[in-house]
Order: sequence, then C-alpha cells, then structure tokens
Amino acid sequence: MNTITKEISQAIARLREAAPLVHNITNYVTVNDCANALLAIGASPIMADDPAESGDITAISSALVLNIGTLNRHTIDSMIAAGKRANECGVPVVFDPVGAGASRLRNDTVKEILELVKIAVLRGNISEVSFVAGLDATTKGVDASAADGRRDAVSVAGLVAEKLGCTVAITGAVDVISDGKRVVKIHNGHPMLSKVTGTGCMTTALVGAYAGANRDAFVAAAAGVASMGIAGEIAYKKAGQVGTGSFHIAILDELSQLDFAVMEARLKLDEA
Ligand SMILES: Nc1ncnc2c1ncn2[C@@H]1O[C@H](COP(=O)(O)OP(=O)(O)O)[C@@H](O)[C@H]1O
Ligand SMILES: Cc1ncsc1CCOP(=O)(O)O
Ligand SMILES: [Mg+2]
Repeated sequence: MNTITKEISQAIARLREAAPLVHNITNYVTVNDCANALLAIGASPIMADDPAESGDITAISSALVLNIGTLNRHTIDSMIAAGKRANECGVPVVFDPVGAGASRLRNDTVKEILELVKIAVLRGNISEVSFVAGLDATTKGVDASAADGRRDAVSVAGLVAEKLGCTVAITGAVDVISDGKRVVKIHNGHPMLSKVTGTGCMTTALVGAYAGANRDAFVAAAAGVASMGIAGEIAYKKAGQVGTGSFHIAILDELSQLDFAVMEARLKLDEA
C-alpha cells in the first residue's frame, strides 16, 4: 500500500474518533442529505445561516462548509461572517462554488468569498472550478453536464491550487485532488452518482468532516472524495438496479459502514 492510500484510509479512523462538529451554510435542496452524510461518516452536523449567529456557530465548530447552491443576500452575509470568524479561529473552510459561471450573482459571490475568506479546500466539478481558475467556464447549471469537457482537470486543479494557496478537488468520472505540489486521481464512483442531486454537496460536506479531524487538507479532501466514490460504487452494486431512489438511500448506508479496511481495500488511486 502506498503512503497516500494509507494516510487517506487512516483519516477515517481519526474522523470517527474525533466526531468533529461541522458547521454548514448550504443550499435548501440538499441540506438534509448533507446532515445525514455527516452523521453517517461519524461527524456531527450543524446548519446555521443567520448572520447574527453564523460566526458564533463557526467558533465552536471544527470545520466550516460554505455552499452557494441557493445563495441569497442573507446567506451570502452569513458565509462571509462565518468565513472570517473561521479564519480568526483557525477553523478550516471548505467551499463549494455550486453553479459558478452560471449567473452574475454567483460569480460575484465566488469572487467576494475568495477575496475575504482564506479557503482550505475548494471542491467543485470541472465547470465550476474552471470559472474559479479564470477560464471561460461554460456552466449552464449546477452539474457538470453543461461543461465543455475539454479542460484538463489536473492542470485546472493545479492552477487554482496555486492561485488560491489551497487544496482543490475536482470531481467527475475521475476525481483530481491537488494542492499545487501533490496530485492524486481517484477512480472510484459510479455514473449513477450524477443522477442523484446532492452527491456533490455531500462530497463537500464529507471533506469538511475530514478537514475537521485531520490537519492535512490535501488528505482530508482526498478522503472525502474517496468516501463518496467508494460508498457510491458499493451502493450501486446493492441498490442501483432498483433505481435512483434506492441508490440515494444506499449511499448513506454505505457511508455509515465505511472504515479503514473498506477504504484501504477499495481505494483506486494514482499519483498523477
Ligand atoms: N461519471 C461518473 N463516474 C463515476 N463517478 C462519478 C461520475 N460523475 C460523478 N461522479 C462522482 O459523483 C460525486 C459527485 O461529483 P460531481 O457529480 O462531479 O459533483 P456535482 O454534483 O457537484 O457536479 C463524486 O464522488 C464523483 O466522483
Ligand atoms: C439542484 C440544485 N439547485 C441549486 S443547488 C442544487 C443542488 C446541487 O447539488 P449537487 O451539486 O450536489 O448535485
Ligand atoms: Mg455541485
């Protein structure tokens, strides 16, 4: 077993022992799935998005997850207040720029958050991360299906990692994680994951859980992405034939069963 595979597999043991509190300011489409995914992986979720309390909740949390899926003025203010507080308190911030590139409000908000808040991990699909890279992203919605597919995820991830000084995780058929120095590709997952809304948001929440229990943001990002991929491929075997509804629930079941041994045995990773 190579070192990074071992580190990623060990990360779940640390997570389950630490049971980190993860503060989420997220969208109303997938919020319940994110809370359940966090519980399943061994973290404790808290959703709080009023600007009057978001900083205080962040201050008692081990990680902060910001997701602009259904952003509005109220949640934007909360995200910025919580993000600044996280930076003051040394709480890692994980950012999901859902739909970046699709509207002026999303684009301006992504820029504002990245200017005001130091991010530990950025997790998105290739279209969203291409927008952050300053490339002409062709986002037409919140999933990657509208992206042009021509971008090389390894170079986009590396570019954004250096630009922002953080770890970047680009998910898709093959996931790429880069911190500008280290790069891994993860080949777990199943195409049906893109037919259930929230698998990206849950992946970002899982990265938050790992970041709350593991100091190395690169390992945390890889472990979060790998967890969704591995849970997704086992869930497909058990429930995929029934349909996307059963598959959706089976993802949570498999996340709750993940441990060091499953991660170590199933992780399909290469160092790009
Ligand atoms: N074609 C695919 N094959 C295997 N896994 C996939 C595929 N598309 C997405 N995934 C997985 O689905 C999860 C969500 O990723 P993605 O669909 O890129 O996020 P988003 O929903 O934010 O666009 C990740 O674990 C990713 O690896
Ligand atoms: C459909 C939708 N619309 C706004 S947020 C959202 C959920 C996106 O979730 P994911 O990026 O995990 O597919
Ligand atoms: Mg998404």
